[in-house]
Amino acid sequence: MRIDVVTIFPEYLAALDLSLIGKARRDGLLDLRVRDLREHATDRHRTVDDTPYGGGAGMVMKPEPWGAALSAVSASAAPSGRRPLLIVPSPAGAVFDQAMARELAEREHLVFACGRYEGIDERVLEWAAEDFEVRPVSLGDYVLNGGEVAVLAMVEAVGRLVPGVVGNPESLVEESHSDGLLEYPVYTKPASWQGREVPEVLLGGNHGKVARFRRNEQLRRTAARRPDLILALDPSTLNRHDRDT
Ligand SMILES: N#Cc1c(-c2ccc3ccn(Cc4ccncc4)c3c2)n[nH]c1N
Repeated sequence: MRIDVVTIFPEYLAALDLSLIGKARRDGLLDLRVRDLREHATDRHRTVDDTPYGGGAGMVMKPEPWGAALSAVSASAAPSGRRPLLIVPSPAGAVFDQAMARELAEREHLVFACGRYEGIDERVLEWAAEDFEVRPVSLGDYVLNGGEVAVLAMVEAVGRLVPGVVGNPESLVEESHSDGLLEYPVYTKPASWQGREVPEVLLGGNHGKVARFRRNEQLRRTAARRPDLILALDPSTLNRHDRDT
């Protein structure tokens, strides 16, 4: 998978050199390219923003540098196949979730446009639709100062689903949101800590009982913390485990 990120703060994305995503880049599983928008500004001061038409507070990102930056991405993209998917982080976007992460992990080429200030001139998104599939995406219903934090989260959530990035793909199966429920609690040694014991069932080695305990914990936690997920569940999910063991 190729990923391009365009930003005025390239150093913000340095965290993507670390850990699993960093290793995936070094192993050639992820071709991640971070581009500085200011390198595509044409004036001496490398200006990327200006005052908003119609007035109002703050500044808006100018269209010209974005046009030049995205044209450079498009020109270097693989000529064949689907148009790259241009993700534009925005408080006005569709909310990112695990289902979208799974969808994006299937794509060959993702491009992320990190806005700042009050956002990117809207004509950029309209113009980009010629060469990209354009999708405004929100990390959640709260306000950030720019798109970089959202891109860090999305690249990690998507990148870890790319085959080979996570050592043991089994670990992707039973995590939160993989089956619509929150994950079960986890424990490790010592069996007793601060007078608190690991649930006895986990020490016994009966795999069927362990599986039922974990399923019940998933349902209990989800009902307590995210009742909205329970309402959205496929009914078969609620009964699935009872049949399996
Ligand atoms: N994804 C995502 C986001 C953002 C976000 C993303 C890109 C930009 C670019 C500029 N801003 C600042 C701003 C602009 C307009 N209204 C409010 C704040 C951004 C915020 N905020 N909250 C999220 N969940």
